[in-house]
Amino acid sequence: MQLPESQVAVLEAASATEAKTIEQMSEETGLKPETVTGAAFDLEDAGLIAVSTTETVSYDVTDEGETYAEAGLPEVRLYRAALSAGAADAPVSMGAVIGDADLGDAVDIALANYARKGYGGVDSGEITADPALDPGADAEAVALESLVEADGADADADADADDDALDQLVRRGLVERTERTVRSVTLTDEGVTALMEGVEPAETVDRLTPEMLASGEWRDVEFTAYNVEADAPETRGGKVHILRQTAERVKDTLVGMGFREMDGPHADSEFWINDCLFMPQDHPARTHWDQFALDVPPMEDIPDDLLNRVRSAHLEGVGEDGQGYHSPWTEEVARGVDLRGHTTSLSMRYLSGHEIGELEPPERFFSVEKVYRNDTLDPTHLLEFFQIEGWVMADDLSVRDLMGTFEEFYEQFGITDLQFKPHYNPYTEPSFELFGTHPETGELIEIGNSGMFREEVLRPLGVECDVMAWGLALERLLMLMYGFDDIRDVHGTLCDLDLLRNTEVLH
Ligand SMILES: N[C@@H](Cc1ccccc1)C(=O)O
Repeated sequence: MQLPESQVAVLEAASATEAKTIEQMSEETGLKPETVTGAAFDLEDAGLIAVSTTETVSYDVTDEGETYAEAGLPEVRLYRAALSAGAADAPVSMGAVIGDADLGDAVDIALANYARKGYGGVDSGEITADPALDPGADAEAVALESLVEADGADADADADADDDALDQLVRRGLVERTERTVRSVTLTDEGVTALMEGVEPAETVDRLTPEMLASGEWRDVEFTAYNVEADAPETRGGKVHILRQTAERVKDTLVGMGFREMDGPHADSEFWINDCLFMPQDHPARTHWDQFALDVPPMEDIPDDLLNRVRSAHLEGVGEDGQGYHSPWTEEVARGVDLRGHTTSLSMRYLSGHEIGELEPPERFFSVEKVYRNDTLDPTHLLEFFQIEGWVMADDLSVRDLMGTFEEFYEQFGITDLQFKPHYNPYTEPSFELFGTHPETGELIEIGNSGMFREEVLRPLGVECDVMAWGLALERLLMLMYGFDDIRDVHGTLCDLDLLRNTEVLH
């Protein structure tokens, strides 16, 4: 029987009694693994060998993991230090314990895992320790140690470790998990017979060379057939992140609806973020997002006349029978700088004429930009997210215009079941929250907040007509479009790369 050279080599190296991996075969034949794989599939098609597949998982300790394997996990060190400081009996001061544990820059890591594992608690600078735990039996430390010991020696040792502990180690970046598909080949009875009857290399040519073309030899040779089903090494190019792609699509959509883009500082004064929005300086709403305050000099660049009009709106209200808040308002607070908790700061800048001069109705503006809030992390909240801000300035706008705009916008993304719920914002009246249905769970998800700006906001800015406005969450839009149920899968450092790689982008 005549076969291409690589197939002859693979057939001869294969055994009827012992399954050999592609890697082994590659070593024995001196052929590249992908050549062996290709030949093996052809031989399998011809019934001469059998190919079997097994999935293997292996774990490798990262550099950070090695460091902790040697010095101990930060939280375990903290626990030992807390125990010896007497924290099992009564709360003791954090400062000393952290010093004793010699945590270097791993303090945050130590604290987060300390609480997670129930070693104890930390409250107003004091630490407690649960005396019932054994620092020597920390499941993650044990798993890490056994991986370090097994390193290179015996891959099966991985299988002994506690699965949850391994998952945690992977999450923490202390261990890397690699899944591989291993193929092995065995000779079939037909293969054995063929070998006994004798196989020899067919004189086929697997590539066309310039020389063959020049000499005309290509006319006479027989080419090896391509196996288009053979596995090829997987290559993954970089691509634009799905969140970014969706942001671009949102921008295109809004531009298509006649909007222009706004742009402005991430760190902005309370004035633009809150005061212009008629948020009283002593109102809880002011801190309801727990904005990140920055320790930087006060913002100078605020127009005096605008500052005075906003102050007076707060103190006296606007119009004939206007009512102010009758609560303190100081320039010092107004000039303080925060990371913006919403991009409505940009809307204020543009509506006031501060950015591109005074505007005449009708006007439409938007931004798709990052905002920052000191929220508690959970499946729908992060410390930062992208807000789709927008507003329309025109005479005689109604709530119907607002809803119609949302319907038109979300329809472009396949979302047609919007629901509106009356809401309260200090700066809009009426106000509405928007909801959509999660495609997988059927749950109603809040996707945005909106309303018609109040007179107390518009008059000081010098706007005489109506303005309807909104802030929508880009990540929530993504959740509805793609069915993601955890925002951390698509945003931030914990994002699930496989999920991102395998998500087909919708257009
Ligand atoms: N600033 C609001 C959104 C909003 C913008 C403009 C008008 C009304 C609401 C938020 O972040 O939730």
